[in-house]
Formats: sequence, C-alpha cells, structure tokens
Amino acid sequence: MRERLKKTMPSKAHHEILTAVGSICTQNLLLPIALVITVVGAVVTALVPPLILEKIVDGLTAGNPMPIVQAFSYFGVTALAGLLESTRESLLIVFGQKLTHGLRSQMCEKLSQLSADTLSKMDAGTIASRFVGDVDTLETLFTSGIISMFADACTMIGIYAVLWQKNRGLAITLLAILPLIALFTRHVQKKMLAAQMDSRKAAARTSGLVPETIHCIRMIHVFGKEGFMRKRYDRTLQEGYAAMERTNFYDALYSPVILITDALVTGVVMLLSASAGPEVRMFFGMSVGTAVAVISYISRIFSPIESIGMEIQTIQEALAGAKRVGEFLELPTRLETSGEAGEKVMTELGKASAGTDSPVACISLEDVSFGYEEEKMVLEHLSFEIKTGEQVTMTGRTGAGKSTVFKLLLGLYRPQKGCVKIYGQDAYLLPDSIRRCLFGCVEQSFKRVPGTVLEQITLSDPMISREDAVEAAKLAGLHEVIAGMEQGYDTPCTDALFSQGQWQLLSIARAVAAKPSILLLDEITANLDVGTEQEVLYALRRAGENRTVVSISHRLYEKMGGRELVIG
Ligand SMILES: Nc1ncnc2c1ncn2[C@@H]1O[C@H](COP(=O)(O)OP(=O)(O)OP(=O)(O)O)[C@@H](O)[C@H]1O
Repeated sequence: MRERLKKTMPSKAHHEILTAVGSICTQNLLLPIALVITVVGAVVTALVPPLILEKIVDGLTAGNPMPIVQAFSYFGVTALAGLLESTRESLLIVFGQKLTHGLRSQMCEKLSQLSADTLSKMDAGTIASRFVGDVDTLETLFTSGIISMFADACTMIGIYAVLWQKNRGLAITLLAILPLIALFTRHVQKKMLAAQMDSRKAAARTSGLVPETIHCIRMIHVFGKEGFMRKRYDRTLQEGYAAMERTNFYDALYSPVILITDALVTGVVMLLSASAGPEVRMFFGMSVGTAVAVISYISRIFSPIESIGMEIQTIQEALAGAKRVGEFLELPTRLETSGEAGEKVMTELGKASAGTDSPVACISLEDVSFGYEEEKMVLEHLSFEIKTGEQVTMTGRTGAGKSTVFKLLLGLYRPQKGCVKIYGQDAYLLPDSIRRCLFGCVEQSFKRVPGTVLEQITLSDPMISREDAVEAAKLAGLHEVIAGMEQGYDTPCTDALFSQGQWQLLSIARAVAAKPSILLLDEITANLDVGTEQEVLYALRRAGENRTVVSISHRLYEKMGGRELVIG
C-alpha cells in the first residue's frame, strides 16, 4: 500500500498532506493515542472468545459439567471486544471531523496566500471540489481506509499466530493461499485505482460546469445554447458513470471470490481432520473444541481480507482526492509582504497629505516588462511617473495592457523585469492593509457580494464605519436613493435594486469608503448611456478631489481632463 501511495502521489504533495495531518494529530494528541489503544485492544480481545469456547466444548465432550465461570468470561470478553470496537468507531468519527476541520482551515489559509497569477489559472469549480469532495475523501483515507486496514491486518496476524499453534496443517494451507489472494487483491486494486481516477476527473469536470453555467446563464438563454450545455453535461456524466461502473464491477467480483475461498478452505480442513490416515491427522487432526475455534478463526481471517478489498476501494478513491489536496497545498504562495515597506509608504503618504514636498513619486514604473506567460509579453520596457494629486488618463489600443498596468500597481502580479513602485516601495511587497489605504478601484461593472447595501460599500471591513459608508454614498451621489428605500442601508442587495449607472455610483462609494489616496478607474462608463455617464462623471469629480486619479478610458480623455498617458 505504501508503494501504491508513493506511485500515486508526487512526493512533495505527499509530504504536504503528511505534514498537515501530523500537525492536526499533534494538536489533538490524546485522540490518536486513544485510537491506537482501542484498535489494539479490540484486536486482542476479539481473539480470546474462540479460545474460551474451545475449552468449554472440549470439557462438555469429555462429559464435564457446564463451566459457569468460563461461560461468563466468554460473554464478558465478547462484550468487551464489542465495546472496544464501538469506542474505536466513535473515536474514528471524532478524529475524522478534527481532520477535515483542520485540513479545511489550512486550505483556507493557503487560498488567502495564493497569488493572483495562480488563482486566475484555476477555475472556481476545481477549487470548490478540493475543499468539499477531496477533503472528505481524505478523511475517509485515514478513518475508513488506513486505520481500518491496520486493524484488519493486526486481526489477520493475530489469528494466524493462534492457528499456527492450534492446527499447523491449516496454517500451512493458508500460507499457500494467502499470496494468491494478495496477488488477486493487488490486481483488483490497480484496476480500481484507474477507474477511480477517471471517476474523480469526470466529477470535477461536472462540478466545474455548474458555476460556469450559472455565470453564463443569460448568454446561454439569449443564444439558445441550452441543448449544447445539456450535451456537455451528458458527456461528463456518462464518463463518470462508465468509470463508476468499472469500479462497481471489480467491487462485485472481489467479495464472492473471497467468500467462496473461505467456504472451500473450511470444508477441506474439516474433511482432512476427519481423515483416518495418521500422517494427515498429525497435521490436521484436532479436538471437537479446537474444530469449533478453528471454524470461527477461518471465517475471521477471511473477513479482514474481504474488508481489505472494500478498503482498497476507499483508499483508491481517497488517494486520488489526497493527491489533489496535496497539489493544492503545494501551490506557490505570494511572496512575503514587507511591513517595513508598508511603514515607509505610510510616512511618504503622510508627507504628501501634509503638502510637504517629497522627491518620491506617488507611482513609478521603471523599465517594466511583463507577460502573463513568459513567452508572450504584454508590456515591454514601460517607464512613467505619476505625482501625488495628478489626474492621469491612460489611453492606447485595445489589448495594449492598460488594465494590466492596474494589476501591477495593485501588486497582484510582479513584472519579469523592472520595478513597479508606490511611494518608492515595491508594489508587490505591500501588505494588504496598506494597499486598502492606498487604492480605491472602480471597474467596468460592479461585483456584488452577498449582503446588504451597507455591506456592498464596506465589504464587511471593520475599519469602515456606517458613517464612513454614508459619507461615501453621499460623495457618490447615491445617498438619497439608498435612504429612500424601506430598509435604507440595511436593504438586502439584489440585481434589481439599482440601475446600471447606480451600480457604478455604488462602485465609486465602495472605492472611496476606506478614504484611499489613489483612485484607479477602469473604463467605468463603458456600459453607460450619455445621461448616466454625465451623472457618474460628476460623482467622479467629487471623489477625485485631493486624490491621485488614474483612469483608463478609450473615449473619455477630453471629459476627464488631466494628463494623457499613452500605453503601447
Ligand atoms: N489573466 C490573464 N491571463 C493571461 N493573459 C491575460 C490575462 N489578462 C489579460 N491578458 C492578456 O493581456 C493582454 C492585455 O490585456 P489588458 O486587459 O491589460 O489590455 P487593455 O489595454 O486593458 O485592453 P482593453 O482596452 O481592451 O481593455 C491581452 O492580450 C490579454 O489577452
């Protein structure tokens, strides 16, 4: 199994998972200790009842009276074995829950550390399936998979040791059969892994289609693409069913083969033990009591093998999920941010707002070259400076990289060459808290978050008070509209609440609520008619006072005023 684990998981992903599980175990140290005690205890106590039964039956066949103490101890040990087993199951559930909770917390932390570059290459469905299905299968790997398999292996070894003492002929027969069963098990294991991997891939594709469909639902209806989408769903679902059927086939094949072998071995051993030949009896002969115990043990040695077959399926499925969680945990994170750079920016910002002359430009790009992919550069050798309080409009052909410049200013990406500086510090290294004080962004369309109108403006940031939000809405010219609603700022936000222009005003309110010193405006009037555009421009003029404003606009340069900066 370890070999399989190595083959199916790249070593670094493997290491990430083991580290995560290790730290969860260390935080809840008592739990794994109690688990080991109950697992071993359940295995040992389960071995004892057939031995007591053997003594009772041998005594009875010798004509002795029923030994009450032995009868009670038989029931007592059987009850204890059951109790330990159910305690083990309960502890496994608690352990599994701690594991999923701990893993999801670590994954959430990882998600917040991922760079925009990494995130933009992943689709929402893939990330969601890592957090939901894959983590659940990882829980199964440790609870119903590895731990159960360990318990079953201990049971098998224990039973084999007892059988070796009781009936050497049977022990040797089993020794000959077990490698064949192991080979058969391994064959089934390989086939199942392949089917499970296909099944998980198909499941991930199907779950990725759901958010994609919701995102594009209007376009799908407008262009009548329902049939096309249905066929895509059908295709991935069919792939999933086919892979699942292959898994079910091997699952259905495995159990009967093991059960038939169990029956055959029991029958043959009983026939041989009843054989008249003294050589055969030397190996297979036994008392009636031993025969009762041996029958009980034979069925018990086969049932863990059968369970191991079931556990193979669980482990195969879980390994595929574990591999994906491990790959997620090893994704490259953003570079560490620098508190020192943040402090320096705040000092310069203080000087700038006090009107003190500073040699440091608010924004500077120094010979910047950047491409989302190494071989396809979007910006090459770009240099410019923007001073505090300047109003700059970036123009240039479509695809020249204007929006990309914004992403670099926001520190979402780092250029391959050159440096992007905000008040003299590398934009990529600025802590998020500083970035929120520095930048307010307005995009072409408003990105609504679940919640009230107030939450659209504050984004639940504890640093932005209700008063700040109201002030921001007044500046954007939207206060009267919001105040006129029945629940005012506490109105739950829906798509129908505002018109296109009003959404953009709300976007301006969101951008200025944290009182940033720089406003970044990306084609914010692109979707508006002339009347609404005018209204948004008035709001922008108010919002832009005493701020550095950098806007992207194909057609508004004349209306926005300020300096033109041609990109590309
Ligand atoms: N996340 C991304 N991954 C890969 N390539 C991207 C990504 N975002 C943008 N690009 C590419 O970068 C180039 C510049 O895009 P960008 O949006 O910066 O241009 P733009 O000047 O703002 O264009 P427009 O005026 O049409 O909005 C385009 O070729 C685009 O395909």
